[in-house]
Amino acid sequence: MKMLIETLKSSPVIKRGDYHYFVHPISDGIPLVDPHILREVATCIIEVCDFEDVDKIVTAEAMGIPLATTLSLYTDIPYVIMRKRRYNLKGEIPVYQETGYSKGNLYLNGIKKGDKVLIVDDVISTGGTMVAMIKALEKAGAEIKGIVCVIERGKGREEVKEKTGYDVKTLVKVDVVDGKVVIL
Ligand SMILES: O=P(O)(O)OC[C@H]1O[C@H](OP(=O)(O)OP(=O)(O)O)[C@H](O)[C@@H]1O
Ligand code: HPA
Repeated sequence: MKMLIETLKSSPVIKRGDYHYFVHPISDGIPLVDPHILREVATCIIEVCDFEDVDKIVTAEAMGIPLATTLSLYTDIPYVIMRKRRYNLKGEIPVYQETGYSKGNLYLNGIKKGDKVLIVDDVISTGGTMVAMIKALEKAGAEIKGIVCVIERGKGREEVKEKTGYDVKTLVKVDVVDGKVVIL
C-alpha cells in the first residue's frame, strides 16, 4: 500500500460546505491516475476479499467505477454500477444517498434475487452511501458476500455495522487534520 499511503499524505484538501474533502486519484480521478496505484489497490483488495463465491461486483457512481472495472478484469467477475440517475428499467430500485457534503438518489439495476455480490467503493466516510447500497441490494434479494472500501475516514464503518450488521473491510484509515491528510 506504499503508493496509496504516500500519495494520500500529499493530497490537497478542499472545503465542500463544512466538509474538509481530500482530493486523490483513487477517490477523484485527479490530478492523474497512475496505473501502478490502481494495480496496487486492486491487488490488495483481491488479497483481503474472498471472490470465490461472488457472481457480481457492485459499486456506486462515480469513483467506484475504475475500481470495479479493474477488479472485474482481474477476476473475470462482471460488475454493475449503482447510477445517480434513473433509467426506469423494470425492477429498478431507487435509494436515497446522503454523504457528508451531498444528497441524492442511487438507482440499482441488474441484480436479481439470490445474486452473490461483493460491494466495492473508493471511500467510506459517513457511511451514508454504503448503507444506501446495502438497503438497495437487500431489497433486490442479493446475498452480500463482502464489502470493501479503499479509504476509510470518520465513523462510517461503525455506522454501517450498527445500521446493517455488515462488516466493511478497508485498506487504509485517514483523518483530515488542519487541512492535511493524516494516516491513522
Ligand atoms: O461514506 P459517505 O459519506 O457516503 O462517503 C463516501 C462516498 O462519497 C463519495 O461519493 P460521491 O457521492 O461524492 O460521488 P463521486 O464518486 O462521484 O465522488 C465516495 O465515492 C463514496 O461513494
Ligand atoms: O474527503 C473525501 N475525498 C474524496 N472522496 C470522499 N468521499 C467521501 N469523503 C471524501
